[in-house]
Amino acid sequence: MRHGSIEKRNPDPLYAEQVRLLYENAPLAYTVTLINGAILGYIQLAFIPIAVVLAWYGCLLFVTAFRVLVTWRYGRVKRSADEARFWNIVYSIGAAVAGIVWGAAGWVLFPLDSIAHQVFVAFVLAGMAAGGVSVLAPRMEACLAFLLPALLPLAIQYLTLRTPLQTAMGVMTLIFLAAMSFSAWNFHRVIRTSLHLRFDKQELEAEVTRRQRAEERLFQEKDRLQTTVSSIGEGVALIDADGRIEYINPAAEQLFGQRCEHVLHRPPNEMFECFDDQGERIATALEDSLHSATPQRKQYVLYGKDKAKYVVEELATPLLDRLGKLVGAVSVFRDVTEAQKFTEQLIHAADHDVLTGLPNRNLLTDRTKQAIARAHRKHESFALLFVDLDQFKAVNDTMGHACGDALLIDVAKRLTDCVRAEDMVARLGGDEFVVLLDGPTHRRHVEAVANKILHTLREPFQLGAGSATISGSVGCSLYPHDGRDVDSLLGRADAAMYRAKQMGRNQKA
Ligand SMILES: Nc1nc2c(ncn2[C@@H]2O[C@H](COP(=O)(O)OP(=O)(O)OP(=O)(O)O)[C@@H](O)[C@H]2O)c(=O)[nH]1
Repeated sequence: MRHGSIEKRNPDPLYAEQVRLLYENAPLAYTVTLINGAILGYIQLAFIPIAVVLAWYGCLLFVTAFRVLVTWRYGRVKRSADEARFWNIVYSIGAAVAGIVWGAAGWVLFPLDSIAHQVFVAFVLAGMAAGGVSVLAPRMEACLAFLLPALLPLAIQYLTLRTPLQTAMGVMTLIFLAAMSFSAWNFHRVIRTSLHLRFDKQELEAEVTRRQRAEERLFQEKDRLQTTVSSIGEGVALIDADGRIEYINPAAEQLFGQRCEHVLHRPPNEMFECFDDQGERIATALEDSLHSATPQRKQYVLYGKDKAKYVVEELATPLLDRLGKLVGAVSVFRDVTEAQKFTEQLIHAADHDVLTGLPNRNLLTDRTKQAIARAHRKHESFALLFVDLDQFKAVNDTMGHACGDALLIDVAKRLTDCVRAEDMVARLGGDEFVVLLDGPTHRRHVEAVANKILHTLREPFQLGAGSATISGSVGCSLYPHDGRDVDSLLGRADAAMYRAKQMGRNQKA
């Protein structure tokens, strides 16, 4: 039963509470003691000398005063449970001495020549014993310390008188003493049980309060977490140990174009179709993280409900419980479409001309190197055509820089239209362009392309309200005939272009 376990677990509070009850009942007991003692003494004056009565009552007063002092002190000091034993011993000593004084009444206030007064003494002592049981029952030692010395002398007194009535009275006093002791024990057990119940209740209430507070804290934390997760810009998704979605936050709803309630308990790959750079369908990092029980980071493409293409970066972490068991995984998704575009733009800008969008010298150099390597490997050729506009400055000067820009953009388009997809048109700067004719190339073919270029450049350019007509000079170089590296090939093409200019422009060399 719980009571025993509580006493074993935490005995001192129970003991201290029993002692506290003793002291709590004490003022009433002292008052009754003094009143009953006074009445007894007064009644017995008829047969007992006043000096004896006063001496007895004086003893009673003295003992009671001592007990009042102890009780007062007990009420004043700050008691710890450890000190309960001391206060119990002091109280029990007081009860024992009081019992002795009351027991003495069974001898010194017991008139041999008045049966009625003898019975009165017995009546008062029985009353005091019964009252003592109710007051002292919280501690049995205090109870017996009072009962035994209070009643035994009276019983002995009766038994020594040897008349049938007095012998019967003596025997009955002993029986009364035994009955009182038994009642005291029962009463003591009732008090202990009720104290146990009270402690149980307090402990349960404290436990309930503790749990309520813990629950409250958990709710608050959950609310805070929920609010945080709901309000952050990154998408958050949670899957359980079976790989089924438990939660996605509003940002993830927006990213995937799915409402949380529609994706609940479904595997992520059913909901979000992720593709790698090659357009192959791949698993989310969330699923990989659950399967590998390790954090995973991935970047992939997915298509929203609006069919728009998103580039998503996902960081997934497996979730373990307190025992280290895998219970799911959580992912944070970031829409990096814009960042990706920006990066691509940066990369593009590093290799391309801002005005025309054509590859710049960097990219031309790279592609030419690749062409050299391939042609070298396959014993093939390729060509570079250096194109410079003739008198382009005049367009700027007469029509304005903006028209010059527009013309350059148009030139870029026309040059691109002159060549195959595998060829490359690059702008080196100003009005200088280079065409890389990739793949096996014969001089005949180069000349044909050069003529095509000269022809297309001579077509009038529509620039805003007006138009302009210009021409170009083209210099060609062939790998490996004119050089085996980028610089020599470009240098030869440039020199050839310069020769064409010197020959009167609008021609190839
Ligand atoms: N509109 C415009 N003009 C440019 C740009 N870059 C260079 N230019 C101009 O292009 C002209 C290039 O002139 P040049 O190639 O030196 O000479 P040209 O007038 O073409 O004469 P030749 O080459 O000798 O036939 C210069 O006036 C530059 O200021 C540009 O991005 N936009």
